[in-house]
Formats: sequence, C-alpha cells, structure tokens
Amino acid sequence: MKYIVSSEEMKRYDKNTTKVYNVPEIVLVEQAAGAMVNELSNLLSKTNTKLNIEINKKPILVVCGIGNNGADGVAVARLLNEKGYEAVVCIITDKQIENSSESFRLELGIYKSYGYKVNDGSLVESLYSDYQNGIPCKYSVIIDGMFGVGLSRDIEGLYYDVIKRLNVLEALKISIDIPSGISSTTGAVLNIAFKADYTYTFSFSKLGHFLWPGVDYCGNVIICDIGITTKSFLDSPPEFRFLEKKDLELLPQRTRNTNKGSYGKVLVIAGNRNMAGAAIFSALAAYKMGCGLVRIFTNEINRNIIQSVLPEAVLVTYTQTEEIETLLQKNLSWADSVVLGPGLGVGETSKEIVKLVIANTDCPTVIDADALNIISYNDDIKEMIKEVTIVQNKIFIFTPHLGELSRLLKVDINEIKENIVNFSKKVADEYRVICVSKDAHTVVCDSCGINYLNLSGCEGLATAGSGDVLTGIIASLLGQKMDPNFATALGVYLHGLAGECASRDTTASVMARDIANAIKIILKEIRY
Ligand SMILES: NC(=O)C1=CN([C@@H]2O[C@H](COP(=O)(O)OP(=O)(O)OC[C@H]3O[C@@H](n4cnc5c(N)ncnc54)[C@H](OP(=O)(O)O)[C@@H]3O)[C@@H](O)[C@H]2O)[C@@H](O)CC1
Ligand SMILES: Nc1ncnc2c1ncn2[C@@H]1O[C@H](COP(=O)(O)OP(=O)(O)O)[C@@H](O)[C@H]1O
Ligand SMILES: [K+]
Repeated sequence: MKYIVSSEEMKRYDKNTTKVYNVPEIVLVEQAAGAMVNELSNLLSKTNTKLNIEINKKPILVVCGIGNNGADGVAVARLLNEKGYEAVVCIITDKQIENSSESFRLELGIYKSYGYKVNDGSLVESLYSDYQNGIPCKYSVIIDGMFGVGLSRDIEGLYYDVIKRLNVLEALKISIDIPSGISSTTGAVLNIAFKADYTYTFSFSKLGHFLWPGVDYCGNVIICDIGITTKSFLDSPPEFRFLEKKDLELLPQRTRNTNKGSYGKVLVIAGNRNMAGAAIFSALAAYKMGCGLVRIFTNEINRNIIQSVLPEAVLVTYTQTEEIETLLQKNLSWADSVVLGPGLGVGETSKEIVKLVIANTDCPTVIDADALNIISYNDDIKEMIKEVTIVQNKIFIFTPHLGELSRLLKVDINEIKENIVNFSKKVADEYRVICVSKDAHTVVCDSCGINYLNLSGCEGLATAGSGDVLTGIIASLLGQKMDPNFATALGVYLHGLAGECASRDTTASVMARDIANAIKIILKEIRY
C-alpha cells in the first residue's frame, strides 16, 4: 500500500517537515533537485530516449516559474550543468522577482554565482518562431518547472502562451512534480497543461498523476525520495492510498483442516428475463475468489441456463411475487455476504426485492447495477438505506459506474468526470456506505475517510459483464470475513489484475468469463 496525496495534503506535509522537524525548505528543494537529477541522468544516458535525440549535442532548457516548483527547476539546471550537461534556465513570470518564493531567490542566487545563463520568455518565443519556420528545436530536453502543487487557478496570458508553444516543440519533455496546468488534486487541466513524457515527483505521488485527464499529461511518473516521510503526516494521514502486488498477501489463507463452510456463503440476488449472464458471472467470480458456497436467487425463467453453465451454484428461484419475501428472508439469514442487483431489472418485483434485502440483510451487501438504479429512482428507498446504515450499522457497498453514479446523484456525468473523487466521497458520506466508483482508475471511498485509488486494470475490462465479475469478487472476500473497506479495495485491485492477465493471454477481445478465469492465475502467482 502506498499513499497518494492531494495538493493541500502535500503542502501540509512540506510545512510539517520544515516547521515540526526543522528541515529548512531550501534543504528540501536541494534534495528534490538532487534526487531528480540522479534519476534523470539515468534516463538521459540511455542512447535512444525519444526522437533519437542526441542529448549531449544539444542543451537542456529548464522553464521555471517563480514559486518553489521554479526553485526546483533552477536547482535542477545547476546540478545538470555540474554533471556536464549544458542546461539553461528560462524564467517565466509576469511579476517582479521580489514576488518570488524565498527558496527561488536563494536558488537563483546560487545558480548565477556559478555563472550559468538565465533567459526570459522571449527565448520560448524565438523557439516557437523557429518551429514555424521549420527549424528544429535547439534544445534536446525541455524541463517544466513552472507550477507544481501550488497551481491555484486557470492558466492564462503569458503562461498560457508559453505552455502552448512548448507543447509543439520537438524535444524530450520532462515535468517537475506535476505537469504545469494539471491540478494535483483532481487531475483537471486548468485551461492548458504541459504535455510531459516523464514526470519526476517528490516523496508521494499526487492524485492528479492518476486521475483523468491528468494521467495523459504525465507520461511515466517517477517518485523521488526527498526525505519527507510518513512522520510528516503527524496525526492526519492522506485520505487516499493505492494497493500493490504485495498487498495480495493479505488475502484470506486456505488451511488444511477446513470445509466449504469455512470460506463463506455468498448469496447472489441477480438476473431476470434475458439477463441470466449477470447472475452467472457474479456467482462464478465469487467461487473463483474462494468462497465455499454460492446460492443464486433469481427468476425461475433462468433455471435451465444457469444450471447448465454453472452447476456448482445452488439455485433459489421465484415464480410469483408472493413467495419472494419468505424465500429471501430464509436465504439472507443463510448468507455471509450478498450481491444485489446485476441484471435484476427495474420493474415492480425487482423494486420489492431491493426493499426486502435492504430491510432484512444482516451481512455485508454489495449493491450494483439495477439495484442502484432502483435506489436512484426512489427517494423512499434512499431514505431507507440511510436509516439502516446510520442507525443499524448495516454494511453496504455501492458499485456504480459513472452512469449509475450520475443517476444516483442527479448530477451530469461530465461534471462527475471532472471530480470523481469528491462525488464518490459524497455518496459514501451521505449514505454511510462504501462507494466504488468504477472507471479506468476506480475510486473506493468509505465514510471514515480511508479511500483508495485503484491503479490496476486496462481497457480489456471494458466489456459486458466485467462489473458483474467485480461484485462476485468483492462479495467472496466479504464472505471470507475480510474487513469490508479493505476487501472492497483489494477486490477492485485484483479484478484489475485479472483484467490485465486476461488481456495478456489473448489477441482477441476479453470476455467477462476470461476475467473470472484469470483470478486463479493471479492467486497462483502469489501462493506458489
Ligand atoms: N514547499 C516545499 O517545502 C517544497 C516544495 N517543492 C516544490 O515546490 C512546489 C510547490 O511550490 P509552491 O507552493 O511555491 O507552488 P508552485 O507550484 O511553485 O506555484 C506557486 C507559484 O505559482 C503562482 N501561480 C499559481 N497558479 C498560477 C496560475 N494559474 N497562473 C499564474 N501564476 C500562478 C503563484 O503565484 P500567486 O498565486 O501568488 O499569484 C506562485 O508564484 C512543489 O510542486 C515542488 O515542486 C519541493 O521542492 C519540495 C519542498
Ligand atoms: N479502460 C478501462 N481500464 C480499466 N478498467 C476498466 C476500463 N473500462 C472498464 N473498466 C472496469 O470494468 C468494470 C466495468 O463495470 P460495468 O461498467 O459495471 O460493467 P457491466 O455492467 O457490463 O458488468 C469496472 O470495474 C471498471 O472499472
Ligand atoms: K511542473
């Protein structure tokens, strides 16, 4: 597990390091520049980085603002010169230098003492005019040190023009900390952003590196250790973290003296006319993820198809609405975890099922797809959820994709895309649930503020039934009695890995069953 920070958090941890641990800011800037130049010189020593650029034959341009991102830039330029590269600084500002940060002034003083060159925005202007005249860029590498975590508003005027011009030049593009123009907290482009091939960031990665559209501007993100540790969190750690392969070691272990009852019983309430597949994928994934028993509660109409495809699952079917309540109560009291919603439909019977489950479940319950849609359309059910989570402490996991999230919140999907983190937190807080907002990088939030950004997965997962597989994985881990928030985050992470694995093994497109089948390959990798 690693932390990912917002702009506000990083600024707080920088400040804690200087104020509480007495590390002068200039020392941090020097450590940042030193660590970055070490990493960068490894990259530059590789002969063919991009466009067959011959790094040693052309100088490096470091474009700096006048805050501490610029201070890093000036220090980087000096250290590159000391290493034998030819690096020049170009300062971009529409303010007097007196308005710069103290570390910037100190770094600029040191840089100038060494006799190294400083330019202003007219240099970018002339490079752009060369570009328009077909003259190749005079610099092999362009390093962006304009704005880092201190970016506080849209980029306009001189800064806008500079970034626009730099973006068209042919050179290897490097950003210090985060591409200028990208919000470190939301990943949004604040009007325009520098497009980097590599981003060297300090101590912790930032949310903006992994949220869209920021991701597309960062290139490869390299984290440089500059001595700011988790001690600088004091008593307020970052809200977000991400999981890594070694976290899979925390999956439930299987031991010799056990039976199927030892690994949890999952009840999948899913599937309706023409939607048997949703129930099958969820149940299949639950089994593959290790639970001992799966029951599928579904419409009788699905009996033959489900039994022929997944005979391991026990079927509980209904033909008439009147029998549903008794059947559900009996099976809910049997279950250790529940999946509610995939392929359920949104008709009156399904609505009744959703209400009955919310009222009667007493184990962690994953609410997905049509069950979420039913909740979205019915304010009385929304209130019911709040009542049972807040008063009765029931554990619900909502797994909306962005369309379902938009329906639930009654907020336009484009607005949600701009700040998926805040909207996920809103659902988690308002309903007191764990909210899994499914996207290329899925966000998992709970109401206690322990949140995850998932970095596994690939476009192979963009296939029908992929979300059903996820519900089965999460419910299976819940049934095996893992902590609900961690089980959810780990389930999302493992689902992503399974998607990557299924995509690797085929040249054709991935299908939901391939993702479920890939779970065993992931488990084999960690267990043997
Ligand atoms: N602090 C530390 O201990 C360490 C910090 N480190 C480094 O410092 C970076 C953070 O530095 P920072 O906080 O000085 O902010 P930074 O990103 O340089 O930007 C602030 C400047 O930009 C300006 N500005 C903002 N938005 C603007 C806009 N749209 N358009 C125009 N201007 C705009 C703003 O001016 P103002 O808002 O006052 O007008 C101010 O001048 C961090 O990312 C890392 O690289 C590391 O060395 C490790 C130790
Ligand atoms: N491009 C992508 N990269 C990574 N994960 C993806 C991508 N596209 C989809 N996914 C994942 O695939 C799953 C799709 O879920 P969902 O939309 O509910 O599918 P369905 O309803 O068809 O089962 C989610 O877990 C989502 O995060
Ligand atoms: K930058």
